[in-house]
Amino acid sequence: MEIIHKYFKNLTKIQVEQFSKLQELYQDWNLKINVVSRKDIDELYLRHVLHSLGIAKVMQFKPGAKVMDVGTGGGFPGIPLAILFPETQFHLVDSIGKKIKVVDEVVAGLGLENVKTTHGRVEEVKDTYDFIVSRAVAQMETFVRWNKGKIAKKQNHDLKNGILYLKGGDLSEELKLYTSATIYDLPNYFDEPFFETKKVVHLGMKYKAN
Ligand SMILES: C[S@@+](CC[C@H](N)C(=O)[O-])C[C@H]1O[C@@H](n2cnc3c(N)ncnc32)[C@H](O)[C@@H]1O
Repeated sequence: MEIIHKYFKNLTKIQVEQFSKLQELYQDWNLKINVVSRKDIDELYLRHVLHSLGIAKVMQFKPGAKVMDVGTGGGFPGIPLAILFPETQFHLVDSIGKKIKVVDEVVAGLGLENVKTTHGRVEEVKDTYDFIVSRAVAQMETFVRWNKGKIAKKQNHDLKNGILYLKGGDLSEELKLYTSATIYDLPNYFDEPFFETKKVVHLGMKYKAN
């Protein structure tokens, strides 16, 4: 938990309580339904919580903004972001029901009121969002295809509405079609070796009616 304080200094009492509770909630739920690997549970705050919050170093979501987390798994990056931005609406989607069950239990355990969840494939989601966040779900080309028609028309943030994707390694091949993508290196914000090759990719997407 100290690692969250190290990089996010102005947390409210409620946010501190919610972040602190994550360890216990994930430890308990992970015994029943495995959503986080054993090694990662011991380093939950570094590998999952702080990594998810890397998106917050690039983008401060505004109150009232709508954000979808595609392939949220056990709730990453959506749950840490929903704690940090309590006035932003988060929609967490995953095609595996037992993962959404864990997410629902964690959301209830934290008392988060700005999160809704859907058990289903993102291709079936009909709504529109200011931003779509994700980690470890699909190659960019597939991901862009899945999310066409899901970007809101009105721009309310400095960055263009679109995708904020946590990725790692060499992205030159994967992003070669996307010359407008911007890569933000997480070591510019976090000094732990875990972040050495990790990045947030922002890809603005055109509004397109479904
Ligand atoms: C490797 S896990 C990553 C989970 C989480 N984002 C994380 O980083 O911890 C990929 C997740 O994407 C989900 N997924 C894959 N394709 C999907 C789709 N088309 N719609 C919704 N969820 C999908 C899977 O069910 C799985 O839970």
